[in-house]
Amino acid sequence: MQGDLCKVDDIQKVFKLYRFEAVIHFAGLKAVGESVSKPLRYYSNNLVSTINLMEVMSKNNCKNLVFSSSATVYGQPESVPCTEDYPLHVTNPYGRTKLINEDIMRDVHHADPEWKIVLLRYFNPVGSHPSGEIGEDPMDYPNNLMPFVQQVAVGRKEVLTVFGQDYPTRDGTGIRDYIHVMDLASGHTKALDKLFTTPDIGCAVYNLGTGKGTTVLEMVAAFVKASGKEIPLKYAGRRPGDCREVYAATEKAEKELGWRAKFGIADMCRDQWNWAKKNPYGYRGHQELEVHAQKFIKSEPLSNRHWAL
Ligand SMILES: NC(=O)c1ccc[n+]([C@@H]2O[C@H](COP(=O)([O-])OP(=O)(O)OC[C@H]3O[C@@H](n4cnc5c(N)ncnc54)[C@H](O)[C@@H]3O)[C@@H](O)[C@H]2O)c1
Ligand SMILES: O=c1ccn([C@@H]2O[C@H](COP(=O)(O)OP(=O)(O)O[C@H]3O[C@H](CO)[C@@H](O)[C@H](O)[C@H]3O)[C@@H](O)[C@H]2O)c(=O)[nH]1
Repeated sequence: MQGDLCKVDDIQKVFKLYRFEAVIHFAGLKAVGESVSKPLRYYSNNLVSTINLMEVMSKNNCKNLVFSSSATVYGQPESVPCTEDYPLHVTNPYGRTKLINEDIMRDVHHADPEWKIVLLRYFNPVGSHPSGEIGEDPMDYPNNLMPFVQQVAVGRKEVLTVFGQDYPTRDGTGIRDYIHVMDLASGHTKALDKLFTTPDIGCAVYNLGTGKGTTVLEMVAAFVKASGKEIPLKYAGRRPGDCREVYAATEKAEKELGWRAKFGIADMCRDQWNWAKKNPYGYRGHQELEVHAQKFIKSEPLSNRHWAL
C-alpha cells in the first residue's frame, strides 16, 4: 500500500487492515546536500513521519520497531573503528533528523518500557541484488559515490569528480565502510529475530558495516576491475561536511545479533555492475527518462536543471 507517513490517516488505514508484530521504518529523505538547503523539509518529513508512525503503532499495541539510522550520527569520530557508544555528533540537518529520531525512540522506550526498539546505524550501502533485477535508481542527480560511478560506466555521465585528494589517508581520498545491500538486508532479519527473542532489549543500537575502510580510489579501482569500463576522474576540493574516515566496529552486532557481513567490495562491484549493465537507465528505461527530463527542463528554473542534462 502506498501512503505518506506524515498523514496519520494513511498509517491508520494500513493498521486497520493488518495486525503487525513489528515495523521496520526505512522511510525518509536522505540527501545530505539538499537537507542543508531545505532543512525544514527534512525536519518536517523525517520527524513528523516517525512521530505519527510511533503514535499509530502504540495505539495498535505494536511496540516492536527497527529503525534505519546512519553512521552519520558519529560525525568525524576521534578514532576508528566507531563503536556504538561513541559520542554522537552531526554536521547537517539530515544527520540531525537521524539523531533526533534516535533520541525520540530512546525517550519513548524510557517512558513506556513495553517498546522494544533496534536502531541500525548503516554505514555505506552499495551493490545490488545478485540477480541484477533490483538495484539503486536515483530519481535525480546522484549524490553518492557508487551510483555516480555506475552512471559514468554506462555512459550517462562523462567523468567522476573525486572530492578531496589531500585527506591524511593512504591515497589522499576519504575512507568509508561500504557494505553490500544483501548483507544490510540480512542485518535487518537478524535485528527482528533479536527483538522477538529478547524481552529486555530496550532501545538497542547496532552498527551495520563490514569493519573495513576503503578509499574512494580503491572503490573506483574495484569497479573498473568488475566492469572492465574506464572511469575518467577529475579532482575537486573537499565536499563540505565530508569527514575523513569512518568505519564500523562490528563486534557488538557479531556477538549480540549473530550477524556479520559476508561480502567484500569485489562482490559489491560485481553485483552493482550486473544491475547497471542490465538496466543502464534504471527502472524507467531510456525513453521514459528522456520524457521526464524534458518536462523537468520546461518546468524548473535554470539552477535546478543540471541533473537532467
Ligand atoms: N542509502 C544510504 O546510504 C543510507 C545510509 C544510512 C541510512 N540510510 C537510511 O535508510 C533508509 C532507506 O534508505 P534508501 O537508501 O533506501 O533511501 P530511498 O530514498 O531509496 O528510500 C526512502 C524511501 O522513503 C520514502 N519516504 C520518504 N518520506 C516518506 C513519507 N513521509 N512517507 C512515506 N514514505 C516516505 C521515499 O519515497 C523512498 O521511497 C532511509 O531512512 C535512509 O536515511 C540510508
Ligand atoms: O561524486 C562523488 C561522490 C562521493 N565522493 C566521495 O565518496 C565518499 C563517499 O561519499 P557518499 O557515497 O556520498 O557517502 P557519504 O558521504 O559517506 O554518506 C553516505 O553514508 C552515510 C553513512 O555513512 C549516510 O548517512 C548518508 O546518507 C550517505 O549519503 C566520500 O569521501 C565522498 O567525498 C566523491 O569523491 N565523488
